[in-house]
Amino acid sequence: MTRRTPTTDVALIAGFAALIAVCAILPDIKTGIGVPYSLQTFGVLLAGAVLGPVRGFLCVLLYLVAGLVLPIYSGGASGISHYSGVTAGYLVAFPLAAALCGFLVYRNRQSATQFTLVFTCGLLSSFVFIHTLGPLNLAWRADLSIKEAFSFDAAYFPGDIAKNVVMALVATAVHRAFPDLIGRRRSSAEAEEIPAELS
Ligand SMILES: O=C(O)CCCC[C@@H]1SC[C@@H]2NC(=O)N[C@@H]21
Repeated sequence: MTRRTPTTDVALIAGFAALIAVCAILPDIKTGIGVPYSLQTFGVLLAGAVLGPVRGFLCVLLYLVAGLVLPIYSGGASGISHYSGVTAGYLVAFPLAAALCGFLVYRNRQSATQFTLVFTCGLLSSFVFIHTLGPLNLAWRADLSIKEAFSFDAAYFPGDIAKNVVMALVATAVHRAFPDLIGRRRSSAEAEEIPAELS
């Protein structure tokens, strides 16, 4: 049995914020308009799905705040000036998407080991926040029409869906291995596999 303490919460929040930073600074693919293909959405939605709405939101907020001084935005960028750029809408959307994803997964905690549930929660959160605020800001900053910005943003759908598949695979594996993280009761099959006192 793993007991939840403020220390474990802080460690998880910091650990996942670091994971998002790694996803951001791994070589990204530049595009003409300045919004790169990046792995950040994987880390952001994973933080929400694994940590839940509050810790997920705080984790992504910590990442964004750390990026004001550390080069951990996409492509190794940093600083407040990044928020007047073409990717600012995506950054602002990240903590909201993590919170929504976490809210939906934690609300259905007994099914948190099911791929379809976590995948759907991730995709929904991504489309509600990331693929709305992202292109809206893009239209503003790159002087595009709303229609142009949304069609430009659609180029990221295949990659983001693929990252969401991996996110759901990882999150369900984590919830299977650590049911206490989300406060999930073990199914009878799981309980037979691993006696609770050994887990
Ligand atoms: O400047 C940043 O650090 C944010 C980059 C945001 C990139 C967005 S996230 C959604 C979409 N999918 C991608 O792979 N890239 C864009």
